[in-house]
Amino acid sequence: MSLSPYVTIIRPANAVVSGITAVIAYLIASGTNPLSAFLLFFIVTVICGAGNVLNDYFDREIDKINRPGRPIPSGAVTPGSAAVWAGILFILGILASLATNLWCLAIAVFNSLLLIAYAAKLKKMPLFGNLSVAYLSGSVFLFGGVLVGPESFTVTLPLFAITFFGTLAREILKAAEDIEGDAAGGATTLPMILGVQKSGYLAVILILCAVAASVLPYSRWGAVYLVLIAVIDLFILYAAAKSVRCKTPAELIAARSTSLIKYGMFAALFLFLAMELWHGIIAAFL
Ligand SMILES: CC(C)=CCC/C(C)=C/CC/C(C)=C/CC/C(C)=C/COC[C@H](O)COP(=O)(O)O
Ligand SMILES: CC(C)=CCC/C(C)=C/CC/C(C)=C/CC/C(C)=C/COP(=O)(O)OP(=O)(O)O
Ligand SMILES: [Mg+2]
Repeated sequence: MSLSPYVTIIRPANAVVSGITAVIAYLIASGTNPLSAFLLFFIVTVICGAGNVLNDYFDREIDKINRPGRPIPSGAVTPGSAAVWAGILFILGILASLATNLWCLAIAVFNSLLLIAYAAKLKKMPLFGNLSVAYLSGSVFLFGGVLVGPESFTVTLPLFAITFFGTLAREILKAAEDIEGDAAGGATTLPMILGVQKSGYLAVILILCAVAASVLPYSRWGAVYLVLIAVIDLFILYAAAKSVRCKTPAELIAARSTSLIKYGMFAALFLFLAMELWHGIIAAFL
């Protein structure tokens, strides 16, 4: 038995970035305990991984068309073992959350239930699926913040808003790319109702909301942040704007809007970390 498809099915890069994001949120909320930071990293990586595995389990028919190389459609992992693997990961994540606080435990349980509902039902409903993934991605900032305390977590609220709107825009574009396979799998997604081009316009509007929210951390990090985030905002806007010229899923895939937006999101995440470390260094010298 080869283990590697069981790692691939977790989408390790995506799960580890989620875990690192929780640690960034913890630092921004002024968390200082390395053990708590590691616990956050572990819980978010494992629960995100569980969501990814369960997603592939429920998408096994759709992915024969949309993502034939994934571990289940390629035959590397059986659907039954994927379901068991997802269950083990969810249980591990929730058990580890018992060592945090009640707020974190509540978010971990709620998010796990939402990930199950998303994979089983919400993904096939227009907008609800996209809203769920947008909330889940943003909630990583709330999760890291609330471990420090309910009063410190308000600092991470602007980051929740930026991530929510940015992810919602990208998820709508991803659904527009996947129209063919999703329709074959019986889903009704928002881009099937709106069409590819209108989905592109909606994504641009949502990115503008993310851009507006991205100004909020100026009060914490100052002018250097504002200049650097403006460059990233322009790049993400450019990436989203490329989608409004596309009329078919194939044209949208060729435009690479969703990949470019993802690079921009990672750059924003890196900037948040860099600004917080810089903020910490300045505070230590004053
Ligand atoms: C306008 C502006 C500055 C937007 C930036 C928005 C932002 C900071 C987004 C951060 C998104 C993020 C990395 C959230 C952490 C949780 C996470 C990794 C969620 C799931 O991964 C998303 C990933 O893009 C999925 O990729 P794919 O498998 O290709 O769909
Ligand atoms: C804060 C805590 C405890 C957990 C957060 C868990 C996280 C980070 C969730 C982020 C969103 C995420 C990665 C959800 C997993 C489900 C998933 C893979 C959604 C996207 O799947 P599809 O819509 O099928 O798209 P694909 O085409 O990529 O499969
Ligand atoms: Mg899927």
